[in-house]
Amino acid sequence: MAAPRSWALWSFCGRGWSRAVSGYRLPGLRSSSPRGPLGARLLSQEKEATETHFGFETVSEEEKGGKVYQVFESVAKKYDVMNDMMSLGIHRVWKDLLLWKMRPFPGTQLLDVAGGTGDIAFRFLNYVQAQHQRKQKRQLRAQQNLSWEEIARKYQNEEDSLGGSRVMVCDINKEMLKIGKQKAHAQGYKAGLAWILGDAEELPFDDDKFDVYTIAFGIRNVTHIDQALQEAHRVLKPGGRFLCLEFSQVNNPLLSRLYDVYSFQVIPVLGEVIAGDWKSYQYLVESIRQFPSQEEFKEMIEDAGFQKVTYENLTSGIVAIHSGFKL
Ligand SMILES: COc1cc(O)cc(C/C=C(\C)CC/C=C(\C)CC/C=C(\C)CC/C=C(\C)CC/C=C(\C)CC/C=C(\C)CC/C=C(\C)CC/C=C(\C)CC/C=C(\C)CCC=C(C)C)c1O
Ligand SMILES: C[S@@+](CC[C@H](N)C(=O)[O-])C[C@H]1O[C@@H](n2cnc3c(N)ncnc32)[C@H](O)[C@@H]1O
Repeated sequence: MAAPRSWALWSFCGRGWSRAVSGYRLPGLRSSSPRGPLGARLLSQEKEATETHFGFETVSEEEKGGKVYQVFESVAKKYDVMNDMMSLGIHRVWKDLLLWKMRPFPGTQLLDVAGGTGDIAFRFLNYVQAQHQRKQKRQLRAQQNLSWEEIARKYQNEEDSLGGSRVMVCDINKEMLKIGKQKAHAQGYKAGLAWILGDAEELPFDDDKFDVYTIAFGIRNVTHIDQALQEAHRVLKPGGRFLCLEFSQVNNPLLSRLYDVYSFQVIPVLGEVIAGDWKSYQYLVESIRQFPSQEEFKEMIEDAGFQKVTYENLTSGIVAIHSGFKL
């Protein structure tokens, strides 16, 4: 069950100002018109709460979405090559680990929000296909009397090769989706894959639809993170799982210093040299610093109604995977 509105407001107040500027909507304040000293204070909080950050810049909540859109519109064509260059391929390992944590089975219905160019979706399809093939092989071994034609038919049916699993990639940015679709076409992904333009804060799906919701390197860019988490909770089936892969706080002081130098001195330079885009990569490193810590984000996931919330640090906390269940 998602937290009731008044409770959401209460938990917001308890978190203090650093959170107030980080893009929280105040539903309880918006609809009322408070009067008196308390009302004046609430109104001033409401005014301030409409400000948020875009990297280290303070912008209005209305502006942020457009600025984030421009960033990903600008980087879309070079997105994949930049990730390999910046991380020397380490982002691939993090994404593989997300899949291993998910352990999908044939039949799993996945929603990958902020799915961009399809990295999580393609890994999911590979994983369930391999799982299903192993299962089929076991079944075929048990049914020794099948003809070769029957065996070939079982392997050739593309839809069947996923055992009914499907992944829906949802992203707000047309350009990122366009690159994703081109990659899917070039690499032969077709069955069990759909692309939809949509906002994490207002998902275009009915309640209780998916077994798993993933968001990889996406939630940091969303204006109202609490709203996106509530939407994740809404579209998951009871028993469904939320998994988020995101940059987090480095827990090793020496690595943290190196990482800071690398982030601020190297990444924007790589952005300029490879993608001709310093600003988008400056936004990337600044937005990483603005994102809540592992523990703070865990609390936010719990506030959205998820249970059994845990996280795992990868590469000393450069990134973390948060997990929660809708029970
Ligand atoms: C606009 O928004 C976005 C755009 C995007 O393209 C992507 C995203 C979302 C992000 C991803 C999907 C993941 C992308 C990955 C990263 C942002 C990088 C994450 C960083 C790492 C895995 C490495 C972390 C680095 C350290 C822990 C510090 C260690 C660094 C060094 C030893 C090198 C430091 C060297 C200097 C400061 C001297 C200057 C060096 C040069 C000019 C040469 C440039 C060097 C390299 C390219 C090599 C960098 C080395 C590594 C990656 C090795 C890392 C080693 C370890 C993990 C210990 C998005 O939102
Ligand atoms: C860094 S990319 C991550 C792409 C992919 N998940 C990956 O791991 O490579 C961030 C993505 O979040 C998307 N995004 C930003 N704000 C969004 C929102 N409100 N709703 C849905 N997608 C959003 C961007 O368009 C972009 O494709």
